[in-house]
Amino acid sequence: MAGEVNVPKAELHCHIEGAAMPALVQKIAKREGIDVSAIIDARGQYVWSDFTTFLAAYDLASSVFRRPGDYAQLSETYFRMLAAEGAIYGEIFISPDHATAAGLSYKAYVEGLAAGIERAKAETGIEGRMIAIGVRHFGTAAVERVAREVIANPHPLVTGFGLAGDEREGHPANFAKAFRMAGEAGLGLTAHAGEIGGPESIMAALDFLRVRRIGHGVRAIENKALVERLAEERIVLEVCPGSNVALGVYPVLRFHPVNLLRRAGVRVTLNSDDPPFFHTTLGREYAQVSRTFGWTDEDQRAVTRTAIEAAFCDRGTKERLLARLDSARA
Ligand SMILES: Nc1ncnc2[nH]cnc12
Ligand SMILES: [Zn+2]
Repeated sequence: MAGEVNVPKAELHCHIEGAAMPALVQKIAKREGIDVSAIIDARGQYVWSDFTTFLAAYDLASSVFRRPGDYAQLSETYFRMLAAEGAIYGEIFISPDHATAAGLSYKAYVEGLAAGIERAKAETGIEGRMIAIGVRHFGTAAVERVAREVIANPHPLVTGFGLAGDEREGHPANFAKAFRMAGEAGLGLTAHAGEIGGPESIMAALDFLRVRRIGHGVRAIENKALVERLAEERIVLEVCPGSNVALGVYPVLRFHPVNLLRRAGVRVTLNSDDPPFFHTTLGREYAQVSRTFGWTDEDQRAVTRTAIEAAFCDRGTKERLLARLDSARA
């Protein structure tokens, strides 16, 4: 049956602060004396109404995490939950700007998150990596600052660099230098594009940032030549269908282009983005997409294989993950 726990899964696109359950945010906010009633309602659910208010809610939720132990709890909880849904690998986006704003150093932030990832791995076997993101609407200087910080403080679990935030602000050319520095330092590169912006935003990310992975990228479907380019260049899309529907990019899942992109030969992966904000989980993404488009367990395994092949981790880890994927079929 579609969406079974026993189909091994892998995730490339989840913002760790965006994975915080509202109850955890409320608990830590209380300790810190921060009012989060504007973003969490009486039923304990996040409230927002569009992309702008979603980003503001995500910013406020992120701001409550102030101690390395908070971040360790956050990542451990998330990776344990992923593993319980059958995931064998996960990459989380981490946001050094949000940690700095909350008064934490980059090193303490990363060490906290890494401790949680290691604890979840020891309990469940799940592998985790981190991708440090610059926030597009914080501007060029802020994004370059993140790149420099990551390069100056290497950590074995921080293996990628990315760009998130408001796609309507700042042409990718503004971030070319940050991506060049990160790429030269050996980090894997990915950028959000084609989520809110159209095909031209994806083309600019490919041309100026030299990424081989795109966060979302689904609006490529509006340009046939771009779809062909993505397929030909073997670009991997970190597709987050539930997020796109929640944010109104598509009205319902059956109008989402993930199946058309896949049939056109584009390499797609499935991801949860900011799960509790969008009432989703990685398992739900696999299950709902499979049910809607008739994907078999084999189709789902192929998606997991794509994610592992495109993962920002070393060859040995990939081989072990692929062996786990294959052995789970037996
Ligand atoms: N879906 C999303 N798009 C852009 N930036 C984000 N930051 C957190 N979630 C995001
Ligand atoms: Zn995202």
